Amino acid sequence: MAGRLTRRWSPSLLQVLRFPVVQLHMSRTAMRASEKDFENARNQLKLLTKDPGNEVKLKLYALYKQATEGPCNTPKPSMLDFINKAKWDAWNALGSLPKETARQNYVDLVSSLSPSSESSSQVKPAAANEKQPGSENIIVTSQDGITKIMFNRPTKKNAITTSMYKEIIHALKAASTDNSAITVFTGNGDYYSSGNDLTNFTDVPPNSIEETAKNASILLREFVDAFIDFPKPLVAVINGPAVGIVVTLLGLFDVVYASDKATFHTPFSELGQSPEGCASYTFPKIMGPAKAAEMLIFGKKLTAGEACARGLVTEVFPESTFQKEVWTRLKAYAKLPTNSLRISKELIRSNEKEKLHAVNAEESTVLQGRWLSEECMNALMNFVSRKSKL
Ligand SMILES: CCCCCC/C=C/C(=O)SCCNC(=O)CCNC(=O)[C@H](O)C(C)(C)COP(=O)(O)OP(=O)(O)OC[C@H]1O[C@@H](n2cnc3c(N)ncnc32)[C@H](O)[C@@H]1OP(=O)(O)O
Repeated sequence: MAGRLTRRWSPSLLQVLRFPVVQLHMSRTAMRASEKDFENARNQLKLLTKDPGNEVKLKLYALYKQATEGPCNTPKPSMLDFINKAKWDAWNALGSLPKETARQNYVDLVSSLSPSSESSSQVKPAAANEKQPGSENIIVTSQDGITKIMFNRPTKKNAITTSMYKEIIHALKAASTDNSAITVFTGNGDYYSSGNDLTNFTDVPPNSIEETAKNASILLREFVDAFIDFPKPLVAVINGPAVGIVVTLLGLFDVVYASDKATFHTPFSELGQSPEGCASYTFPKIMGPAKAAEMLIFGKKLTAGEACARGLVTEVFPESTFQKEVWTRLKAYAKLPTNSLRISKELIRSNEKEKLHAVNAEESTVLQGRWLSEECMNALMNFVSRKSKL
């Protein structure tokens, strides 16, 4: 189901983005709190023997620039200057990501590339930290009692590909048995996630459409089941706009913190689709049927404040202090007795589990039918031919 539209790097780009990324110049002023980690990460990068690929190198470049210089501040290169354009795009995609977060993300990304760095983790390295082929679109780190699962495809607004669904299922299974107390989802760049990668369905030969829809429905069900069954407190740190399945899943999270620049959008009707992630059950419970219908049927986009007023979000923070406040709080929560956290979650959620699994099964079956509908196919084609955007 991988999209035919996926951009492939040309050989000249491969040559120019030579590894390691040593030609970058560091601004001393940016090195404050994470100076040592950042410096270590730069050194680790030089020691890597395996080329991590251009996509990762672009991410490293962008994070480095953001960490040292802040948001992209140079003129957009021309379309023909495609190497500098790719670098500029990667940097620009980070939007207003704070320097401090960029430094941390840089350190996390380098850490995910280097097996030896996992020993710096303060908890038992989870199986999810073992590098999976192609797993750089999901970065899993464990530190301070927190397993962090980060959508890491900022140039595509963190849209979720088929392989990312599988990696997340794997990461959740590993996190359920690692030594961390809580598990946190967040996004890299300006978006939390734009939801399902719409090109997952656009490269399917006509005679495989039904089989593809069936496989996607099975994968969706398994994916959502992994959230329903997750035994530890599950926290969403919503750093920016959230669309589709990453919004519906929030009903299965225990705590949701949002930046005030986040938005929450479930445009299922517009896409010829229908709700998933158990939202057809959790949303009416959380916000009442009338408010849930406005989101799930009519696709009303909510601000973070509105989502908080409706009970979907726990608390909203100003963007300027969001990362600092949220991570400080989560680090404190992660020091609470682990078994107690788990048992309290079990008490809150266990009565619902059977119902949630049934809802998930039903929603996945209904969606399988929707994906085969003309309404849905037209919507997907409109997106890939850029006739439609939210
Ligand atoms: C196993 C299967 C399970 C399926 C479960 C069912 C799930 C359903 C859903 O999640 S429904 C929600 C689907 N998402 C969308 O409809 C969002 C589509 N994207 C957009 O409308 C816009 O891209 C945007 C509003 C999110 C952002 O707009 P803008 O700021 O103008 O950025 P760009 O559009 O230029 O985006 C940059 C870059 O990212 C690509 N991209 C963004 N979102 C997606 C996506 N969901 N799927 C695929 N690609 C996406 C976009 O095409 C651009 O790529 P390019 O630079 O052109 O190569």
